[in-house]
Amino acid sequence: MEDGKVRVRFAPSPTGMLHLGGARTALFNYLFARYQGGDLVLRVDDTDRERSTRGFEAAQLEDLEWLGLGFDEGPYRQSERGDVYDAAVEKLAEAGLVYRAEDEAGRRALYFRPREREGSYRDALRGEIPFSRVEDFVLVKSDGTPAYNFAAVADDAEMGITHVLRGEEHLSNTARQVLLYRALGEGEPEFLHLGLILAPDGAKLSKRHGARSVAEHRREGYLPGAIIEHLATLGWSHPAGREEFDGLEELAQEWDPSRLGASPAIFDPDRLLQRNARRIRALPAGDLLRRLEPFLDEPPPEGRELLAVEAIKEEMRVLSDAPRLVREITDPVDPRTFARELTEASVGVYARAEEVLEGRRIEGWRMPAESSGSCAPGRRGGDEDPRPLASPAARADGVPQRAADALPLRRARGRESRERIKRAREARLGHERADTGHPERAAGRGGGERQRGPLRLRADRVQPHPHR
Ligand SMILES: Nc1ncnc2c1ncn2[C@@H]1O[C@H](COP(=O)(O)OP(=O)(O)OP(=O)(O)O)[C@@H](O)[C@H]1O
Repeated sequence: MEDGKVRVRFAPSPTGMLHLGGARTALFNYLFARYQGGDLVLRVDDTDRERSTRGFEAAQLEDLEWLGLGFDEGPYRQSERGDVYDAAVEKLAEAGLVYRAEDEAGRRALYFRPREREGSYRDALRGEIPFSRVEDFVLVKSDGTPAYNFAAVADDAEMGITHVLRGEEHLSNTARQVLLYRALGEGEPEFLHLGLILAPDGAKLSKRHGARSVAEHRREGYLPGAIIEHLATLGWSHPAGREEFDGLEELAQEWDPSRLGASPAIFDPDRLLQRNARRIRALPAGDLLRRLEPFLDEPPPEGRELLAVEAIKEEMRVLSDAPRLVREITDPVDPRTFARELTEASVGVYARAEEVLEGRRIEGWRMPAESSGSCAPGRRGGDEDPRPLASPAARADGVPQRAADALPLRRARGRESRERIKRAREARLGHERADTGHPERAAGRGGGERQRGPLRLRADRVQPHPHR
């Protein structure tokens, strides 16, 4: 232990999965250590023999690692530090401050009798906290395990912890703990009791109350960066109001403990979801594809993986949305879907789609040339001659031959309709020319046309062309 070096610890109990409240405490300890150029120690507070398991411990460590919250020392386990507690009991016994008595269940336990029963301690976020009427309390339980307050103090003192950052539910424990520090002749660390993170219903996020775990978020396809960024904003604020950071590294550069707050913060799952969606959208397609691999039940279309990722990225909020979205763009297109989405204003767009998709195969939808002589590709007119929509001719299976046939719209027939389509197309093409400044591309005559707007996704949804 280096003299004068800041040392903080994160001390979870392995009695359940790591949830976002615990993770936020781990994050702030991590950031505090980074800010001070100090060390973060990980200590597993597993004195509760009945509820602690190695499985929960391993899962919590895995989640911390996934979040990128590395530690400098540990993990230490309280269950393996009996010598430290024995030495502390001895010291208190020499001072005449311990005695054996029956606990509430009638079993023999070791008690601490504090020298003083009132006083105060300083909390860096809350100022001086007075306490009074502290009663004798258990140091070592009847089964030989150290009680929480005693183990925490003996460990923090032995580990040279200089700052204790933890949730404010520990405020009442801290009064007992400072009496122990004083009785042991140890200097007290500086305390920072962080405001709690509450569920939307106002209850403390806690393992006992079934808070959603970090692992569940991971399985659902949240990005660790989104969780870190979100947790950072709960109980801390950036001087310039920033709420988005490139990653833990950038956050650590910007973080400063003077902006920590003592008020509770409500965890809003929707905001986390939005953040996640935004970060997914910002990922380069290759990176996103790699992250999606564990979530996909079948690979995206071969050779078009990145295209597929680009096509679904906008609609993805969590990575586990991917299989459904990939299916949506690769499954055969049901023309009824087109029909449902089309409105009267789409008539011009539809006519344009017909041109673009001509010659390509869409499963479940025959091109007009195959279904009706009236719209043979050979008859395709130029820009000035959009074809009228074909007459409604339902197939035997009830699926209309053309999506437009299912339109709940006035049929686009007759001169008036043709004129309307023509005007709509001209307006759109003119708009496109103005946009691109490239008449050929704008008119859709360029080689591998890439359509914009609503058509783009449709064109992507087409099965790969056999001649490509
Ligand atoms: N909702 C929360 N808000 C802020 N900090 C929290 C929250 N829940 C836990 N912490 C902090 O995280 C650290 C680890 O907590 P711990 O492992 O005891 O989780 P817990 O959910 O409080 O457990 P339990 O449900 O058993 O009470 C402690 O410092 C604790 O103060």
